[in-house]
Amino acid sequence: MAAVSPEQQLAELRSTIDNIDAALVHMLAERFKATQRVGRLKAEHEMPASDPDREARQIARLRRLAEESHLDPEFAEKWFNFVVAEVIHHHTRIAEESRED
Ligand SMILES: O=C(O)C(=O)C[C@]1(C(=O)O)C=C[C@@H](O)C=C1
Repeated sequence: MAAVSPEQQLAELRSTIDNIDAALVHMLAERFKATQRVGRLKAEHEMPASDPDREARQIARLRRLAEESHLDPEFAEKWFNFVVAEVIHHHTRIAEESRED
């Protein structure tokens, strides 16, 4: 049986990466749909855009999960902070728009 060529191995690995990247985009889209609803709820009830206690709890949880999954916990925390910064930006914009109405 002929050995699988490096090009074929690379193509197969890239096909797996393609599926994972697609799943990540879909999951992020769902997460942002949920956080947009949180943003509207917070704006309606004049709640602060950010919740540092919630973030700290979630970071501790995600770091634990990352360690269990052999993912660098620093990377997990950086990823979370990157996403949350964007969410807070959205929340702030929603609150500003609701005050203008
Ligand atoms: O849970 C909230 O209160 C949110 O607004 C969502 C979220 C998040 O994206 O996880 C974003 C901002 C807060 O500081 C905490 C968490």
